[in-house]
Amino acid sequence: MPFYLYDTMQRKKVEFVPATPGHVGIYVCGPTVYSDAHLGHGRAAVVYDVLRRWLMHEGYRVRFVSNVTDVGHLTDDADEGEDKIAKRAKLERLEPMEVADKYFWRYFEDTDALNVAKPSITPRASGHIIEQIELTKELLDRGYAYEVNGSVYFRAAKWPDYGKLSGRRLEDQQAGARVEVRGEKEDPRDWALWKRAEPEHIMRWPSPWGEGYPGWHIECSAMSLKYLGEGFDIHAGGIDLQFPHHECEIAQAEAAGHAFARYWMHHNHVLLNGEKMAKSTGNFITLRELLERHEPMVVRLYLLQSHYRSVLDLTEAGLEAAARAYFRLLEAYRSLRSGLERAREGTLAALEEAIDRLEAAFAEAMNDDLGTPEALAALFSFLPELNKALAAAQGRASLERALETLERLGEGVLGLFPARVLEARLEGPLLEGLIELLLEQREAARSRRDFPAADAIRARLGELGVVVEDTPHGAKWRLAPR
Ligand SMILES: Nc1ncnc2c1ncn2[C@@H]1O[C@H](COP(=O)(O)OP(=O)(O)OP(=O)(O)O)[C@@H](O)[C@H]1O
Ligand SMILES: [Zn+2]
Repeated sequence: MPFYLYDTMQRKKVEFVPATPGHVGIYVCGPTVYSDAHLGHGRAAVVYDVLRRWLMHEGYRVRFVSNVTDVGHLTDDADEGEDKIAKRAKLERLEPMEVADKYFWRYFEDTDALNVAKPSITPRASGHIIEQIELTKELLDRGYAYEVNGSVYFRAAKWPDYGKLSGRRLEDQQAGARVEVRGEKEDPRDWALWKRAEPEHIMRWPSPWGEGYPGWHIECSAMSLKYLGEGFDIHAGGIDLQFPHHECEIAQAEAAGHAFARYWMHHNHVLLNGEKMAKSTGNFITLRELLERHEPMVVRLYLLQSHYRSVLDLTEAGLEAAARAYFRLLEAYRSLRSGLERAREGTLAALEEAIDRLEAAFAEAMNDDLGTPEALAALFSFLPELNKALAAAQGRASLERALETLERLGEGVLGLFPARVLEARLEGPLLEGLIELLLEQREAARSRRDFPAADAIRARLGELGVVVEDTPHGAKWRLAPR
């Protein structure tokens, strides 16, 4: 079944056809690691994780590249201001690279909690200075860039296609362009490919133009081309990155003679109190704060219940509804796993039909520009038929097929049932509590002199690997060596 996605460049849904049959290359603009990730970053991570999983489900081999910006992202997008990471480093009294590493690992802890698979490659801007210098040189050679006082700028007016992704024309941008502080650009719309490092600037590298550091946009052109090659398949990121970041990425790659991304995907914003959730404005809630109050899979389900191209206004009521929905799903999955054994052999026609309907509706939804809300709706509509079969304890073969389908779609594609979710609930405190409860029951049996019952409990626990010992202070238990 063909996969359709909304391509920002063509401004419509189009059939996705990979450059190389059977393979897909995806590049996603990742976080600038100077503070903890918020729910907006969580949405980006989960949405493209599901894109990747769906394409894998459809039989593609996917190379998923998502960068981490650890240098060059200035507080002011117009090439002025401090480096976001260096600014934070002063605040936390750390080396800039300590800040970057700290929030790099914390980002992956948070996305791990959301069951987001690690990228195939996670390039860091500071690890690709040479590639960024090379691309800058190519642009200088072709006359698309110029050097002033140790900084190199892209000559925006020379690239006629600038604005083709976002639909903004250069003339419109001129009105909005800021007055240059340093005033060394030929045109205020030009942007930095390389910046001269002032004496106090810590993150600096040697270059043909003196000591400096790369501009923010150039890292993504250089790293996506390096790992995915010319004319790679999908480039993705938040809608805020369309302009100027992605326009600049395209101009830098294409002006240097490299075919760039063939499809552009942009997810819409998570809002808080009606405004974009953003670190720089302080209007955000971190994933860490959110995950203290809500289970990670509830947050994941909540994110997938809205389509990635619509805004998502965070509400507590929405999260609570997602929690109720999630536990309905999880409970169906759990009872299916444990109820299979009890079911009589054979198939159930009604359940088989319900599975066929689920498969068809799920695929149709996902192939229509990653319709996760509809795909989830298909899963939920499947539950009544499943629960009926479980209650009747019939049709084991059909129930096995139901389990395989639920695991493949619910966990494999949507990532909602990682093994640890059930383990966390069924192990640890619950199991220890149950052992204690059994020892109390054994004590009660002994005190009414029902020794066969007491011995039976001890023997059953022994079979399960729990050794019961009677001591002067009562019964104790320990784990038997396996
Ligand atoms: N509120 C949001 N909703 C959805 N995606 C977001 C949101 N904020 C950021 N993103 C996306 O997360 C990725 C990383 O962005 P970045 O690290 O620049 O975060 P940011 O919070 O926008 O930073 P800042 O607030 O300083 O602008 C980008 O793809 C960006 O589009
Ligand atoms: Zn980028």
